Amino acid sequence: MGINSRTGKDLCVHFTAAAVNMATSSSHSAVRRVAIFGGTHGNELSGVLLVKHWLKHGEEIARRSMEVRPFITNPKAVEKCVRYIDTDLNRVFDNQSLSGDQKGKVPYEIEQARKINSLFGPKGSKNGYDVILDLHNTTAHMGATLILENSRDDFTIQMCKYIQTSMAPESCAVLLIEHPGVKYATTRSIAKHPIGIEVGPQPQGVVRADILRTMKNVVNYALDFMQYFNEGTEFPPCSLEVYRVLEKIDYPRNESGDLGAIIHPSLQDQDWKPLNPGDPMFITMDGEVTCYEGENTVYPTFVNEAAYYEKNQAFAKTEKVTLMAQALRL
Ligand SMILES: CC(=O)N[C@@H](CC(=O)O)C(=O)O
Ligand SMILES: [Zn+2]
Repeated sequence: MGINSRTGKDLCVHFTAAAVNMATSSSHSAVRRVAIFGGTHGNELSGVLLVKHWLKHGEEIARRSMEVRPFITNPKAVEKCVRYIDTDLNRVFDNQSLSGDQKGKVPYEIEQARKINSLFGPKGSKNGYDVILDLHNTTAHMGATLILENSRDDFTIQMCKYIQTSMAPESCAVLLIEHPGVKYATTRSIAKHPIGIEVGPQPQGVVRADILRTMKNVVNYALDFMQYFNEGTEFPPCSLEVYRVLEKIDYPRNESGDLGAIIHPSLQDQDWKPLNPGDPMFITMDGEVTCYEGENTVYPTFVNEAAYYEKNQAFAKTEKVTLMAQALRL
């Protein structure tokens, strides 16, 4: 069964406070320090290879007006080609983990998070890096994706718009993870303007040239944007269509927590495509289908991401939302 009409419409439109007076422009200070993080997850190899390459060939990412620093954030996980050693580095940049009052043996990633926070933060202070681009790969069919944490940050919205426009006709989706129930304390969150760069599909422990090239292009467009901004280029007011996370959906599971069903073939690889009421989501080994019973069309993403089986997430539901940013200049 399943209607599968693939005719989703936008659920609603949110405007940030910045949209109230589009005539004014916001003035920001120059971007001085930018970090490019790779290996936050040691088995996501496009970012690992690019950052290792740029550590030797810094000239490829150098821009006149700012410092650009490539950095491997989880070297032990990179060495073992695993997501993490003790705990997920991209979940432990909360104030409690960073503050250092944890008793007993400290997990490797917590130690590492504190080190990273002192080098590129501290989180929430004015001494933190201006921008951190954190490179990730997904096993899901998401293409190039920018992950945005704050819907009111005009600078980052303008940067996403610039990257999206430059990437065309290749698509570049923007995922907003601001939702209080779903938000997590990312490595990049210690910067004033954090951006995740997520590119897939790429299996864990594998590097694909097409995916690596896409990631490299996104990074270069991000750096170009910051260089133009520092040179005084004015960016006009803009709107940005984003997919805002609503909730995580787990696989059906049996009493012992094992998988009771898997992603249905008609949802597999359909990231960002509308999922309408009645559309299939899961199928059991006996062929029994579970359909989506919500009232509104949603847009699934991270569909069948390998790293999320342990996080009880089969995919994330998102809605389409339009953000607005004021004109931007130095
Ligand atoms: C597949 C993967 O690792 N995704 C990232 C997304 C992000 O950086 O926000 C994570 O779960 O940390
Ligand atoms: Zn990752």
